[in-house]
Amino acid sequence: MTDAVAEALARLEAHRATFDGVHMRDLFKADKDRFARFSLKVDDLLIDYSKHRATRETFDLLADLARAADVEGLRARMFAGEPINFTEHRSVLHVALRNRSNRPIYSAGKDVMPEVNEVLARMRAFAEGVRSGAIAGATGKRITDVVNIGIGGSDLGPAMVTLALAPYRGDGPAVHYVSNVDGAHIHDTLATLDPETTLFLVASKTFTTLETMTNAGTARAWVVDKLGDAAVGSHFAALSTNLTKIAAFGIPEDRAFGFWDWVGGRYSVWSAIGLSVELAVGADNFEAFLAGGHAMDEHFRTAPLLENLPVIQGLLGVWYRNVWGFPTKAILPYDQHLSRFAAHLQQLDMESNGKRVTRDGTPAKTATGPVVWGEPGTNGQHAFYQLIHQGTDVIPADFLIAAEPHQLPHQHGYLVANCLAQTKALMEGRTLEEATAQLLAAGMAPDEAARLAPHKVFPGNRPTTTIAYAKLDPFTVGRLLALYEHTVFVEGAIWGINSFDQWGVELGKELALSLQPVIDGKADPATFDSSTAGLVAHLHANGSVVGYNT
Ligand SMILES: O=P(O)(O)OC[C@H]1O[C@H](O)[C@H](O)[C@@H](O)[C@@H]1O
Repeated sequence: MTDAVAEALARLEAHRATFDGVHMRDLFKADKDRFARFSLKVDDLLIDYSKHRATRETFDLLADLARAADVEGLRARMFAGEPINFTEHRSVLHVALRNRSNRPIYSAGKDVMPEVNEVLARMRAFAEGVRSGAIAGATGKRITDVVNIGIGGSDLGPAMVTLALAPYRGDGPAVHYVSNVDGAHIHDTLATLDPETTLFLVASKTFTTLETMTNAGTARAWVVDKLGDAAVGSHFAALSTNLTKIAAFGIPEDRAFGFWDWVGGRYSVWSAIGLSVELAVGADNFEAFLAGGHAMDEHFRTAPLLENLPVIQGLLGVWYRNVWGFPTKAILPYDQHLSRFAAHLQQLDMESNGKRVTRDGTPAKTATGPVVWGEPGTNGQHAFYQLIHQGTDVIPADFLIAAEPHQLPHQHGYLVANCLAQTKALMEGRTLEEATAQLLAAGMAPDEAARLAPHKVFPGNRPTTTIAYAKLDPFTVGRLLALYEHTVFVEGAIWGINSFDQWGVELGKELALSLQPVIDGKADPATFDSSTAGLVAHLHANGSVVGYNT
């Protein structure tokens, strides 16, 4: 951490003391224009960040922190294609994938846009061909189902976006997602499908990931068993940076859709990895999704710090994580089509900012990425909101809501009312006096009211951001996703970490490889710790398959 960042953080620490005894209720009472002052609108996208423990001075100090950390400098370096993912010597250019302006973007001195556009054009032709029936299965039947086989970024992003855009499917194929190496996942998916009408997308940046290659092998055997070897070419396509391995799998070149090492897995839905989305909703909708991402990129690239949606969001993230010490952050979309949004953001945020050393390799002196979690409202209200309202931890939360639904508009008012009621309640809370007065007004005896009232107290003062948009259309899904990507970028820049590698994931892969011979009964479990050895023995004794993997 540079001295300038440490000083800016120290000023924020000191500033926090000015909130002692100050409740958000007081902030609202003191300033009737608080909403106008602390909300930002870009077209129909509104971010209300008035329900925070923050004043104008807070934001000024946070902007100083952003300047001290040179967030704008790192942002410029990202857009310029510099290798800011320096542990892997890579540019970070998911913004190029959605660069609908086509302004040249360079990586290692080469404009990447011609290649990006070439793959996009091939994706369009393929997706539209499958959707129209012009590209059919080996027996000439129309493709009715697409199975995307991938994991991590090759699954979560496209699965989230396909669900978000479900109302845009039209007569496109049904798209399924298989990720887990647990055979149950592909087994249960295949059980509902007919090989003659099924297209598999093998989605893997590296084309080496154990889960994906295992499931792809199972799918291949299923197709070959029913339709013969020659059918593989008509029932598979591959999405990867590793074109050599695609060829070795037997997938023809015209069904290989490439991307580049400057696309991180968790940012890859904008690349060929998004082909399942494009098959589901058509090329125009997929490109509108890209355009939404691009619109947010342009906003992020050009808006001043305190008028910049991802910057505001990122600064609030740092404020709560570092200065208040809140360990988690909830994502609560009041939008059923965003059911998988939190799951995707979990990878985006936790894989990007779950880092313990800074860019110079020394241990981080501040906390870094929070735990990110969430479920759609109103479901969560009947599950975990109890803890958000009355638990001992404060959990800053983002609420997302559309003005206009796609379906059954008569139910939408309830959704909106619940969303707004929750953020209001979290902000205001309920005092002991209010709780007591309510109970007395309901006719309760004073001693009983006094006994019960403490349980009905809500501290309030719990921070929320509300993100409201006109409708969850492809453009908006693109804007929302890019908003969060850049928020994570801003936080990582302030923490001085590399948000673009993921060495932590490697450990699990290495350990699983070293354990495989033991699980397969080919090596002695005694060389492992007693817990691992004991568990292996128990599973073997209870029917775990020995010697299956040869
Ligand atoms: O796309 P693949 O190469 O198969 O990788 C799939 C996933 O693998 C690992 O878990 C990485 O940490 C993820 O970032 C990546 O998305």
